Amino acid sequence: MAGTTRLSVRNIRKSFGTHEVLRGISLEARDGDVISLLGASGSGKSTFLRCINLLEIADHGEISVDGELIQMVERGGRNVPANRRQVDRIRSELGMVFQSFNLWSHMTILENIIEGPVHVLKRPRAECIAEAEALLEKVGIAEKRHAYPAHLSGGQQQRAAIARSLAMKPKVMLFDEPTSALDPELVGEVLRVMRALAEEGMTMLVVTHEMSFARNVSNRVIFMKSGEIDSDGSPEELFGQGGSPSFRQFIGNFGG
Ligand SMILES: Nc1ncnc2c1ncn2[C@@H]1O[C@H](COP(=O)(O)OP(=O)(O)OP(=O)(O)O)[C@@H](O)[C@H]1O
Repeated sequence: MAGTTRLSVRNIRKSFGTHEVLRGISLEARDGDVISLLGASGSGKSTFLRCINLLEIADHGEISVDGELIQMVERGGRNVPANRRQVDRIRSELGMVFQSFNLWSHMTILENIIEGPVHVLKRPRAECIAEAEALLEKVGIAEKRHAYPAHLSGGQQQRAAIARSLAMKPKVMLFDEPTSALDPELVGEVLRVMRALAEEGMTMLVVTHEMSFARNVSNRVIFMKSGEIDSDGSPEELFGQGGSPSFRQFIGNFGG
């Protein structure tokens, strides 16, 4: 899909001790791209997402969000972000949705959603509430606005977590196995919300084991193996006859 480059990652490397988990990953996401990241457990998918939004700091490589390069410096032999303010700003431009929802349990759903816009972006509270209510409507849980997370099902909590990320008006949404913690009957409601976002043109990078999402919603599929990109292409290519033998074996395990 032609368009502005929203996310550019060049040659990311990351080790934990002597274990090199990411071995030179590069990726470019253009406006509206929906990229599914697949791979066996331990192949480095979560670490890759965490490096993009700076929850982990890559040892090498470059990351740019919407054309802005994240500045790094070397300190004590380690790569560290040069500018804390830039990190905070870039993080707010990258929405992150985790497997485990990560809502604040002591706040209502509405409070969870307005927290970032009011306290981080310093926007007027009334405006943020109006937007939050529209987002709750969009993800189908408007009636839960005054409930606490513990009173919602897993699927509802994940939809609230998506609304919370969207409230920051991110340029790219990163999803880390958003349906893996859900009972099977709740997976569909979260995938429907993600599909609607994709159809609206949100740029998304999605670590998932949901082959139907990878096949039918994403426009690009990346298969990671041992910290490297093994196969990269459109779902038609990869789920057709393309993709490496490792990819074919991987999807075979999922009945793909
Ligand atoms: N903070 C850490 N310290 C040490 N090792 C880590 C750390 N985080 C991840 N690892 C290791 O890095 C490797 C890749 O982990 P990662 O979670 O990125 O894989 P993944 O592909 O997302 O796997 P899964 O599908 O199981 O979530 C694993 O061997 C893991 O044990």
